[in-house]
Amino acid sequence: MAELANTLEISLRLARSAFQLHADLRLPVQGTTVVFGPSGCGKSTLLRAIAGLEPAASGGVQIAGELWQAPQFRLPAHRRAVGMVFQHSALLPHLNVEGNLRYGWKRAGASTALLAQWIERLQLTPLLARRPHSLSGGERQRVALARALVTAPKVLLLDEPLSALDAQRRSEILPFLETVRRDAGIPILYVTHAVEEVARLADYLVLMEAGHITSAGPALELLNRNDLPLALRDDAGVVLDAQVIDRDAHGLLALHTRAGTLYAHGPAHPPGTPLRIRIQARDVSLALHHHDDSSLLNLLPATLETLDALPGGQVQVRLLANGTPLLARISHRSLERLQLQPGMALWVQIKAVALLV
Ligand SMILES: Nc1ncnc2c1ncn2[C@@H]1O[C@H](COP(=O)(O)OP(=O)(O)OP(=O)(O)O)[C@@H](O)[C@H]1O
Repeated sequence: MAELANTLEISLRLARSAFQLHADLRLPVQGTTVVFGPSGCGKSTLLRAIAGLEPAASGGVQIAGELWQAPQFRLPAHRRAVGMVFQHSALLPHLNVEGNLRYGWKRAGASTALLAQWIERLQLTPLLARRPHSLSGGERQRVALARALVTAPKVLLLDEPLSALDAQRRSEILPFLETVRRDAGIPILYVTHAVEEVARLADYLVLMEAGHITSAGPALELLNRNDLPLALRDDAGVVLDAQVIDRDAHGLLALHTRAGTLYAHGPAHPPGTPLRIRIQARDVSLALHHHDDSSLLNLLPATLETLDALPGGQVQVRLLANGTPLLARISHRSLERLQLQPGMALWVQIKAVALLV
């Protein structure tokens, strides 16, 4: 029983004319699970079925030890303590922001402290008197997040909450999602198409295709696997845990990673701060020898593991740097020129290291 209190147990089936959902999942209650997959694979349907919004979905749903659905039992949607945020969140137009937040909060009978906490954490005080039509897309999504969280949900379901926003607005709201991830204390299921959001927010990752779960596991493990569709995308890369060593006068951070010391530009963080970094395969090039005359700061010794041909004359190279996987994308021509073979010792040159958290 103790184990069930720490997991989400989901086993759902749903048949539509040209689509079948077949999802068996055991997810950790801690942290954010990102659900990722091509359009139409059933991500929204899965979230809706967990919320009880798909009457035809059969099976079982158990959230942290609380039974919401079983073969002979079905808790109606309005009795499931779910917070939901969609791509376009419909706020009540005749109420101001405060009215919108109080509406759901009051019905849920949650504490005043919870309402105040989320207003503060999502920095909504300056918006409380505003009507939804006067808010920007990003502000509206922040209000929608708070509205969901002040109902004291047992699980937060986020269905592409950033996809209607432009890049600038997305980067403004991502830190708030990190606050939610850190402070909400409830499991979050997050549907997105954006690898950037996966790399930045996911603790656990579920990959779906045609209604089925194809892989599920810790995000860093799955993001770094070479045999999953993620590795074939243009923005393929690896995500590494890093720790700040120090920062020089020019804003260059030295980072300790299992692959070796890496450098990236970023804001000041005290030494020891844990960060996540992402290295895209297209930012990684390979050399047979160590060159001191290069402007590149990030040079690591590595061993070539595998070579995979990609469409368009490119090759994806999987390497291990001190036992840590890295990906490089090079041209077929470079492969031939350097006569690359599995097992070779190489130098990995990294053009850009992106800080994610
Ligand atoms: N109300 C509905 N009635 C009938 N079929 C539907 C309905 N909603 C979705 N579908 C179909 O069910 C399948 C799964 O849809 P779903 O919206 O869950 O996919 P998705 O992975 O969330 O897609 P996207 O990334 O485009 O939002 C698709 O084939 C879709 O066309």
